[in-house]
Amino acid sequence: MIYTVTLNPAIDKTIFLDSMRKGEVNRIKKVIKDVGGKGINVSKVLKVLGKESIVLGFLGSDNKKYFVDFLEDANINHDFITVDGENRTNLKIIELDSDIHTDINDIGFSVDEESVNLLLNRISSLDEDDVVVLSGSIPSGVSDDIYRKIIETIKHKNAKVILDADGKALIEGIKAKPYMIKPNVHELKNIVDFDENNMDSIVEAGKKLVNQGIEKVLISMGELGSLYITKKDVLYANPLKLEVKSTVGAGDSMVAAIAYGIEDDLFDLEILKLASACGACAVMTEGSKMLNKDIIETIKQQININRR
Ligand SMILES: Nc1ncnc2c1ncn2[C@@H]1O[C@H](COP(=O)(O)OP(=O)(O)O)[C@@H](O)[C@H]1O
Ligand SMILES: O=P(O)(O)OC[C@H]1O[C@](O)(COP(=O)(O)O)[C@@H](O)[C@@H]1O
Repeated sequence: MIYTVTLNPAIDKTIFLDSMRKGEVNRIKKVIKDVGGKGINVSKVLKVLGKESIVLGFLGSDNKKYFVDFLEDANINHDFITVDGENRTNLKIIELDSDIHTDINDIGFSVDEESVNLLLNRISSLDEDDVVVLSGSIPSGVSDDIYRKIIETIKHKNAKVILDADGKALIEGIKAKPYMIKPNVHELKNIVDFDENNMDSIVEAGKKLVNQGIEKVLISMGELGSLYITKKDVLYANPLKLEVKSTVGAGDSMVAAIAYGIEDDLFDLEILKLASACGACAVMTEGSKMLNKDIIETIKQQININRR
């Protein structure tokens, strides 16, 4: 089974305006709202790909129904620990005149120690060979090394953990050597030093992490495509020229494809192709709405992978 863990779910509120004028009243032209948060997005894409998963994590009690109704309508399994407070709303601002996209992510609720222990217990009961996706920010009250603790708890069970985090959560998390990580270039900067304008330097950064014991590193580089680095191979997925509707959820969609590929024992090249197609499909989709499987299949045929 694939488990996704979302410690800090979010409603993604995408607002469209002509341009953002600081210090003035701005009028919104259009708003869309989606159920989001990194792990939840991964489970949404897995559903589209035809794979079952179970969403774990914390869910704030105040607006819990909005999330539960969405997940149940979409037939996505969930088993959250309910905590006091409200699930956050993250603002995604799209300025139509300049096509600038800005994300403002809220802090979210605070979690008590008892709830953290309940979650750790829930995760420690996972079965051998499960695939576990740990992704997104850590709410207040939860220590920065939570991902490290979770990985240490389940690693001996042969569970394969994919970690997609930023800042201290990533720095701490990689100490437990997850099976795979999916940093973007900005996130990678937190853990290795490299020249982001030089592809060879980015490859070397990925290799350094593989040499430290992380088996696979997928580095997403936005409009520049992505690099998949393992002990045996360095693969580069060329980007496609796309109409960018929203980059929200592009990384999560790649992570979903990776989890799918790991569970189905796909070759790395196939995983990277599917991940790139899912990332591209997310970019062509408004907000973090459900993707379309036929579009993913069509895009997959256009993805070009080179060995480096
Ligand atoms: N502007 C873009 N044009 C084409 N493809 C894109 C663009 N932005 C993202 N992608 C695709 O989505 C993938 C993930 O995007 P990225 O922004 O790197 O991830 P994250 O959401 O984690 O920051 C990229 O590797 C690429 O395949
Ligand atoms: O937990 P964080 O790091 O604040 O990120 C949460 C945000 O990330 C998203 O999951 C999108 O992530 P990606 O664009 O990296 O795929 C949004 O749905 C959500 O608002």
